Amino acid sequence: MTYDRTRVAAWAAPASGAPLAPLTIERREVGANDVLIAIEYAGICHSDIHTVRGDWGPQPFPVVPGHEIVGIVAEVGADVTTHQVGDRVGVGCFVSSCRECVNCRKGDEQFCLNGGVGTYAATDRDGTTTQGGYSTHVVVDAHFVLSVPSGIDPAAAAPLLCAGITTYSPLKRWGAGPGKKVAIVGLGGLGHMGVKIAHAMGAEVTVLSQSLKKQEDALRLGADHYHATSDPTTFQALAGQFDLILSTVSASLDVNAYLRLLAVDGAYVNVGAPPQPFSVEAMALIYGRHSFAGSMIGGIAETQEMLDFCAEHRLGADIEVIDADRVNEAYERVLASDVRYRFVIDAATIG
Ligand SMILES: NC(=O)c1ccc[n+]([C@@H]2O[C@H](COP(=O)([O-])OP(=O)(O)OC[C@H]3O[C@@H](n4cnc5c(N)ncnc54)[C@H](O)[C@@H]3O)[C@@H](O)[C@H]2O)c1
Ligand SMILES: [Zn+2]
Repeated sequence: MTYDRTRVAAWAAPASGAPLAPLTIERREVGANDVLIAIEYAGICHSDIHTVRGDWGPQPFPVVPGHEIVGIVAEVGADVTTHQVGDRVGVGCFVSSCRECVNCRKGDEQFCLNGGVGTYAATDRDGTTTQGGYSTHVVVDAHFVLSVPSGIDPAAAAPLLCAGITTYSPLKRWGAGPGKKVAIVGLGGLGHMGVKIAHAMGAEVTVLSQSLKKQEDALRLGADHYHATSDPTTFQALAGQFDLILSTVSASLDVNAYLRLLAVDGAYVNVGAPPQPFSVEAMALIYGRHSFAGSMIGGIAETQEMLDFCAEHRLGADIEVIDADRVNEAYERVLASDVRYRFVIDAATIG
C-alpha cells in the first residue's frame, strides 16, 4: 500500500463517549528531524478510555487514541542519525517537548515546563492537534522515538511504551530489588507489567487484587504472594508489611487502608489516574513515617533503559491481539476488568 500523508487510515472517537469509528486523517510532511513510522501494533491503555469517555475533561474531538505504538521506520528526515529505514521503533505517551527546560535537560521530558506534547489530543508545536497510534502511520520527531530491541515480540512490546515505563520508573526510583517487599495493587495492563518488572528486579512481590480470580495468573507472572482486597482479613494480616506499594488502580481507592500496610518509611506510589480525588488521613501517613507519592510514565532515556531491561529479562506484555473493528468491544472489556492483560490492535486491520 503506498503512503499518502493526506489520507491515513485511523480509528477515532468522534465525540465524548461515542463509539470509535474509522476516520481518514492527515500526517505532517516528514521534516528534517522526523521519522515516518509504519505502525504494526498499538496497545489499548485505560488512559485512552479515560480520555475519550470525558473522565479528564473536554477533548479536541475527533480523537485518535493510542500511545503504545510499535512499527517500522519507513522514512527519515535529512538530519536524523538515530534511526534508519527498516528499524523497529516505538513511541510512547509524548511526541515533543522543549528539550531546554530544567526538567527536559534532566531527562524528565514528560514534565516539560514549556508544554510537552502528548501523542494524541494535544496541541503540537505547529498548532495542529496530535493524533495517536490507532492508525497505519505516524510522523514523530526522532528524539521521541525509541528503539525496540530485537529480543521482544513486537506486539508484546507495544504495551511497554506506556504500561512498562509507568511501572518500571517508580519501581526503580523507590528501590524495588532484593530484600524489598513490593505490593502491586490492581492486576490490569499496568499491574501485570509491575509484577513482571518488580520480580525481574529481585523484589518479593505481592499482588493485591479485588478477588481471587487472577491468583494463578499472578503467580505465573512472577508474584510470590496474592491476596484479595475484598477479604477484610487481608488488611489485618498484611499490616505494616510493605516497603513499597504501587497502585495501578483506575478507580478511586481507600488509600488509608493501603497506607496502613506499609512498613516504617514505606512508600505508597499511585500511578492510577481516576478523576475523583483521594482522601488521605494524617494518621495513616505520620504513623510509620509513610510517604504518599505519584509517578507519571518516564523520560525518553529511562524508557529506552526499560526496553533494554525488558529485552534482557525476556519480558513483554501478556496480550490479546485484536482487529481494529473490535476496539469498542475491547474498551467494554477493559472497563469490566476482562482483559488478560493488554489488548493490542493489529494495525494491518486498520483502513
Ligand atoms: N501515571 C501514569 O503515567 C499512567 C500511565 C498509564 C495509565 N495510567 C492510569 O493507570 C490506571 C490503570 O491503567 P491500566 O491501563 O492498567 O488499566 P486496566 O483497566 O488494565 O487495569 C486497572 C486494574 O485495576 C483493577 N481495579 C479496579 N478497581 C480496583 C480496586 N478497588 N482494587 C483493586 N483493583 C482494582 C481493575 O480490575 C484492573 O485490573 C488508569 O487510571 C490509567 O489512566 C497512568
Ligand atoms: Zn497509557
